[in-house]
Amino acid sequence: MTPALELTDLRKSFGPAKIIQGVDLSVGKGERHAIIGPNGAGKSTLFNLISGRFMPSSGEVRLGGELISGKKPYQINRMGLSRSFQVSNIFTNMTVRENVRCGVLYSMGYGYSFWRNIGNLKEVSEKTAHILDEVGLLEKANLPAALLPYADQRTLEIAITIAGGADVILLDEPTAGMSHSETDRAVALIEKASKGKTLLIVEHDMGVVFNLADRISVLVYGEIIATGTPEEIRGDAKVREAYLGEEAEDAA
Ligand SMILES: Nc1ncnc2c1ncn2[C@@H]1O[C@H](COP(=O)(O)OP(=O)(O)OP(=O)(O)O)[C@@H](O)[C@H]1O
Repeated sequence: MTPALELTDLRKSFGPAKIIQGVDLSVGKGERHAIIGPNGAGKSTLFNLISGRFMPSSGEVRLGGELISGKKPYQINRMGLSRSFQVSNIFTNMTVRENVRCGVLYSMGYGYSFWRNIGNLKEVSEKTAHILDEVGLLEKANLPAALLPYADQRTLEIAITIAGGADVILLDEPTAGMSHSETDRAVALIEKASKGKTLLIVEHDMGVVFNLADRISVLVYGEIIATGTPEEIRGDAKVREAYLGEEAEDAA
């Protein structure tokens, strides 16, 4: 079967610094795959290469078999890959509902056409309400996004990513800065919202990673040193030596 996402000998250098050094990765349709690794390993750079923000120095990225490396982020988005925005990129002067509606409109091919009388489009309103309900933000739908507590802003960010309707979703540290209970809620939301979709997630919280992921890849100095199930990764001597150590014990 064609993988949902496939990286082949992907490389990225900034000047003389080789940051991504020949990454091969195949993520199956419907798989939840986590990328872990120490600070500075190149995880964000990898996401930037996949989502089109950075051009690879060499190598290929394929989405559902189609070559996407070299394309612009919006083109890649249109082809079915959505990446979570940073919190600072949500529209803070709009309401929570309007933020999600933007994602829904975009997925339906309207683009960001704010001048339309979009409130009247029944299908848009229904989809928006469904997503708000799914992520538990329906009661706060009419609040300006700026007034949401931090964890809710992160949740909104995930909701917008999902609202885009993409089949492949990249989440960059979705639980960063959250408390234990907020993290638990976020994991439940991600599990629910990513059903039937392919998920690639960068996350530092090993509890989240070992709970959520079907498979894990470990990135160290721009190279994947191991890929496997949570069990395989937990038991991998190379991984323990290079990175996990006691964190894996804690998450067990
Ligand atoms: N645009 C850039 N120009 C030069 N160097 C860069 C650029 N972007 C990233 N780097 C370097 O690439 C290396 C990897 O950074 P990256 O942010 O991808 O790591 P990371 O694994 O996501 O780290 P963290 O876990 O701390 O977020 C770092 O040494 C960083 O300084």
